[in-house]
Amino acid sequence: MFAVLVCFVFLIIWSWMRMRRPSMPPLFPGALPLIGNSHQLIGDRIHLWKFIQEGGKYCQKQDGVATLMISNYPYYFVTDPDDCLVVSNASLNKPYVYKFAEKFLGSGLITSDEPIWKPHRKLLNPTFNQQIMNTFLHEMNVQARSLVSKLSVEVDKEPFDPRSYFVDFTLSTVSRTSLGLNAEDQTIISNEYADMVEEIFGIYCKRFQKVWLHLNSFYNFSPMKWREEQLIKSLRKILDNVIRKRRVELKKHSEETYDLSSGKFTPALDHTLNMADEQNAFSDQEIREHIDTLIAAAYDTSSTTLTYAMILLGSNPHVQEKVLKEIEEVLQDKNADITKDNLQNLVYLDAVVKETLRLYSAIPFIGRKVEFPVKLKKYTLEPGTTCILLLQSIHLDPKLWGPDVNEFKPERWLDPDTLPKNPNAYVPFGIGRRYCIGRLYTTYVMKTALAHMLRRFVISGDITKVVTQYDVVLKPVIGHHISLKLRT
Ligand code: HEM
Repeated sequence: MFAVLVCFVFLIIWSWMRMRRPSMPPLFPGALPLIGNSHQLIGDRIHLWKFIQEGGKYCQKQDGVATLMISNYPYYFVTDPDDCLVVSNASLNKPYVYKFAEKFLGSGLITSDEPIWKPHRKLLNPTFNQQIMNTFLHEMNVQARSLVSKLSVEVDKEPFDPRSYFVDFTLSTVSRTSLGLNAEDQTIISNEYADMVEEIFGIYCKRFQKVWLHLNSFYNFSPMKWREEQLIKSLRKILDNVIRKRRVELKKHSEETYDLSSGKFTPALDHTLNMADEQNAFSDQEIREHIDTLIAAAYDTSSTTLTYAMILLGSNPHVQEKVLKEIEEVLQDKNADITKDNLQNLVYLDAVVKETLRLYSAIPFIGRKVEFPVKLKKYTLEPGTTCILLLQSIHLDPKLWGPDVNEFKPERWLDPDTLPKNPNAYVPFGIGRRYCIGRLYTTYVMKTALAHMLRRFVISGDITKVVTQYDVVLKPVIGHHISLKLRT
């Protein structure tokens, strides 16, 4: 008994000293021997987000780097933008927590390691270039018109939560442009698919918060694992059918040609299938994992950002009127489709989207696996650890953005003198070489949808009532967020 007690005391002292090594960045307050800060993660997803935000503020006070201990394992939190760039390019691989999603997303771009990621990213990059986006624009207009028509039932009603409308809109747009589903089939990737993806990400968040479940030996016997497998099975069934059907169709018809005026385009899935056939570039499983990744990464982030943008516009009538004035000047014809030139000329609308993403970054932080010593301005990160780059905290740093950092001010984007000089101060699409492949796609989708909605509706909302929670994507808690009136 005495020997056990001595061992325990020794373990506590060892753990206490390990957490306070002088070479380590400052430790988050509240860390306890053996468990570190793990206990502070427990709670709902609103709590988790508040905790991470507090972590970001603490980190900023400590010259941009701090340590959070999960048990005896260090997580470095980084908010210094230059240090974030160094880490993200020095450590291209993702930490073990991303591997929670490995069974679902596998070799998709988000979860894969460098040997697979590098050649696959190179192959997929052209699928998201400007020329391809221009061919999608006709379809984006079609889907945005359908969104406006669906939203019309909410006119003059009580405030409502618009997110499900935006989920439906982004899924339809992605189904058409990425999968090539026709109008009858586009509901295959429906809200049911989205609900399953949301549930599965919920499982990954819960697993992150309950640190004993980080170990496969505990997780594999939990009901969460059983549910994850059920969901993956159902999701696979949906996408395998889509891919099989598209393969057959592709064999029947030769590839569509790009044609801006008629709205003809080649969906991302066709590009991938063609590369698989012609260059043997992807296996069937890899194709599914890439498409699953693209859908999951696209719809949740874009629909959530649209939700925030609408609430922010509803809370700032002067901004809303200014955007509308710009839309009317640029488009002139009230019913015209939005063209690629229009998108370029809608600079204030662009500023609204940028400012929304600054204040509400859909992906508020990203992770990297530290595999060898990474030298930052003040510290060297130890290999065998995880680094969290707090993108949202960079956007809310008054040292970079000034005293009005928390205000929604699209005007700041119109004058370069009112923006931070550091190019890494604005990174909603990630930082370094693994930045978001869908950046241009989502900008096209969101600007097109907002322009259509603003032409038709007057929006009211109150951003001060919005509570946010971390669900891999930073989401507003379900509630009644905006109301609509028809524009006369
Ligand atoms: C508002 C919308 C979006 C935001 C805020 C966003 C944000 C991000 C961020 C921060 C990353 C970096 C992740 C990391 O380094 O761990 C990322 C990566 C990625 N995003 Fe997005 N994204 C958005 C929309 C989209 C869309 C529409 C697509 C697909 C069409 C997409 C596909 C991807 C993919 C595949 C990656 C992994 C890239 C790689 O590692 O090579 N995203 N995104």
